[in-house]
Amino acid sequence: MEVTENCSVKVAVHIRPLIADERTQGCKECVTVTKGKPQVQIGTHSFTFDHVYGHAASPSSSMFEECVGPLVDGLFQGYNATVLAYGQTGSGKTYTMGTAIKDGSETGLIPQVMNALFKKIETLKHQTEFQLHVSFIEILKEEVRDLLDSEPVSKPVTPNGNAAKVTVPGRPPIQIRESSNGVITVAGSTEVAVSTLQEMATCLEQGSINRATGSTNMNNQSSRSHAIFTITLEQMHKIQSVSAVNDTSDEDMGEEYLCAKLHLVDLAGSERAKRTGSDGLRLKEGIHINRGLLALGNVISALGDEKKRKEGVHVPYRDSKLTRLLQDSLGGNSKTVMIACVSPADINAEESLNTLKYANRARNIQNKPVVNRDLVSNEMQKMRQQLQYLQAELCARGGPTSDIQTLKERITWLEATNEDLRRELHEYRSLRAVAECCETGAQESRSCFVKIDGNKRAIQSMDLPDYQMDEVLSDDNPGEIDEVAKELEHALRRNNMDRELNELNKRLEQKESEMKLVGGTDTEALKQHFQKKITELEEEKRTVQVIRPSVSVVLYAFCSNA
Ligand SMILES: Nc1ncnc2c1ncn2[C@@H]1O[C@H](COP(=O)(O)OP(=O)(O)OP(=O)(O)O)[C@@H](O)[C@H]1O
Repeated sequence: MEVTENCSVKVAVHIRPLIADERTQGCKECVTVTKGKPQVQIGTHSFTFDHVYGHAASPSSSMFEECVGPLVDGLFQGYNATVLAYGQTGSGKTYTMGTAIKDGSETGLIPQVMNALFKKIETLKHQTEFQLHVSFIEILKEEVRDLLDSEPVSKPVTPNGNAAKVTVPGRPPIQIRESSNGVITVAGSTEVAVSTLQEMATCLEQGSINRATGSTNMNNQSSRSHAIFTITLEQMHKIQSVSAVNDTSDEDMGEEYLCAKLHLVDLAGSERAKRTGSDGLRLKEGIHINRGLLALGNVISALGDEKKRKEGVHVPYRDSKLTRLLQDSLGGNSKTVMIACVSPADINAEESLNTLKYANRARNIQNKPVVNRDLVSNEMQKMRQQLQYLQAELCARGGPTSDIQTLKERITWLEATNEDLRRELHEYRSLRAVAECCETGAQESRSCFVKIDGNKRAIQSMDLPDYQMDEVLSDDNPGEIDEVAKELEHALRRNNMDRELNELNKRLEQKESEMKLVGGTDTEALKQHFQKKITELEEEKRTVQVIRPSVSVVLYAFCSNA
């Protein structure tokens, strides 16, 4: 599985404008942005993030393209992703995410995600088969609820005006499960198969209507739950090998199955009972919301603090349903973008500072996103990579290998020619030795033969230092000179053969070391070695060709004299 290079959690800050209520209260702006830089100041504090939007920073409209678009592209490559909106109540999380979609509004991130997703599917549908599912859940008072449950449910309106969904009796509660390979799944929630943008938008709208909201002093439509809208993209596409020769795809290499999830999370905002004016049910909700956010803060703290991370400190994912569900998104198999929403009003300065501190820490979280293939596709991918590697290796070796082959053939031919010439030369030399000995034997035989053992004579020296031999002759019969010459010739031939045998042995050893060289991978060294060898052989051949005429002349002279 491929692991991406830079996988820290990206953090963007979204600063909303002062809202009517804040203006009425005469609030002043307390958040400033460094021009041209993703830097935010509040009081004496200054923070740098990956992106800053709204207020005097980049326009909010760039947020999708810069922060979320790449995650949508990543989905098609098989990477899980999470977009997480965080901040105090009324800071603009729902507005930013677009979870409260109405009348097809496209200002929020989720509607833009849906548009981008279907646009991309449209361009790829001819080569890839897609399947899309959505689920929409909320965590309300530490309970996971299904916002896409199609069962008819009554929506009781509480005395506080809270429209919350109730769990249908008999239906098993939704559970968070961790599979053997550490993947977090939600069991029992509705997974709606969608094939059009409209169907997906309907799911978002339906779920948003079902989500628990209520009015507080700080937000007249405050989300009372953490909501997670999940898009699951499954794709099956044909893999074709690419020809190394002309870069065209040719061979069908099977299918690849990828499955990736995009979690779009709109958290409930942190709140202070004193400021929200909550009591009763709303107060209880607020306590639960804060508890979940506190657990989230602790997870971010454990993962984002380098010292704690190095110490291998325990990450308290299990302290709340929210952190359990976001386990993969924070420190796990996901590309994650956190959007810290802040109000610029001085009345919210303390909460905004807390949000920025948390967001700043979240930037240190390292995730480990991987391409989510099924086992067979994974195995296929490994084999494809191996094949590509071998093809590249073959291409890279193509030039030198053919060179070496040509060189080897040339060497074999040169060796054979050389061998013939050598043999010819030896024959000439032997004949010349015989001729010389015959002449010397007839005229000054004593200088050539030395008495060794009474009646035996041995050749002590000849004009050919290469050939040492002991040959026996009878001294009593000088008329046997022809016989002696024949024996001498025979002896010389035998000696030649010994010498050639030695030569062959030497050559065999040389071949063995050449074989070792061929077995190695240093083709350049091999090429140099063979070229040197060719030069040597050609030199030897030249020498032999130079000697041959002079030997012929001697032999011819001898034959003529005889
Ligand atoms: N960028 C923005 N531009 C204009 N108005 C905004 C912006 N962001 C938020 N608002 C307005 O601010 C108010 C609060 O926003 P929103 O409901 O999105 O906050 P929230 O963080 O989701 O709150 P809660 O946590 O209570 O649900 C809304 O009236 C919304 O229209």
